[in-house]
Amino acid sequence: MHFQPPWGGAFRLQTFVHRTPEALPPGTVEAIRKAILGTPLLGDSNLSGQFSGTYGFSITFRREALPEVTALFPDFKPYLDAALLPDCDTFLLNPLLVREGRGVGAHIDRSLEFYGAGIGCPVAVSVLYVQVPETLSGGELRLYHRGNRVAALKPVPRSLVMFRGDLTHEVAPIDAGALALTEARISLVVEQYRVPESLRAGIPRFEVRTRAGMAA
Ligand SMILES: O=C(O)CCC(=O)C(=O)O
Ligand SMILES: [Fe+2]
Repeated sequence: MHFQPPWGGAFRLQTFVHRTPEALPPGTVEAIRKAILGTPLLGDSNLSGQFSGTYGFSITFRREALPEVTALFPDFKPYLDAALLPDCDTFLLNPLLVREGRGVGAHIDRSLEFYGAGIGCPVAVSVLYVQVPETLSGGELRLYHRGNRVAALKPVPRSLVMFRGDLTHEVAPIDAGALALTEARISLVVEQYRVPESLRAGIPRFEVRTRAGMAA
């Protein structure tokens, strides 16, 4: 499956978000879930303060390093094949695990600013919902444009959401239904960037980062 975002290269259309239900087969998503829960890279989130109390790790990679990513996580390949936009050259992949009592505060994804100011926000952000407990209450993804809420999406297992990278967004706190880490709301997020040549030097080809530091 190749997904073209409906807003194309320039942000002409007022389309903020696109959702594909059942984007990947159940077995594929189950394999992704097991890979995330099984990796020793999983730990307290290394992302910004809004992510405190959540779990994950991140992989920064340039498109040329995609084989390294899929060598480390072969189960992620069908997702990356489906989600990566042909126009983008640099990506930040992060599993996100959120448990009861937690959410993610309002933010714009700018994770590549870690490597240098001026890189700014991604073109688009893709989110695959890998695990959503049936009893989950809360945890919706809310998107804002210029202070106005433009979408509030309940996480649906196996759905793929793609939204414009300049949108502020938050994950509403989970009120009930994800006590253990193995029962968490799990999403696999890819920030997709087009980085100008002049800013590329500081960005690694491939780098795994955890809260503890650089892992590869
Ligand atoms: O899981 C979601 O719905 C969105 C996660 C998110 O905003 C992020 O990882 O930056
Ligand atoms: Fe985000």
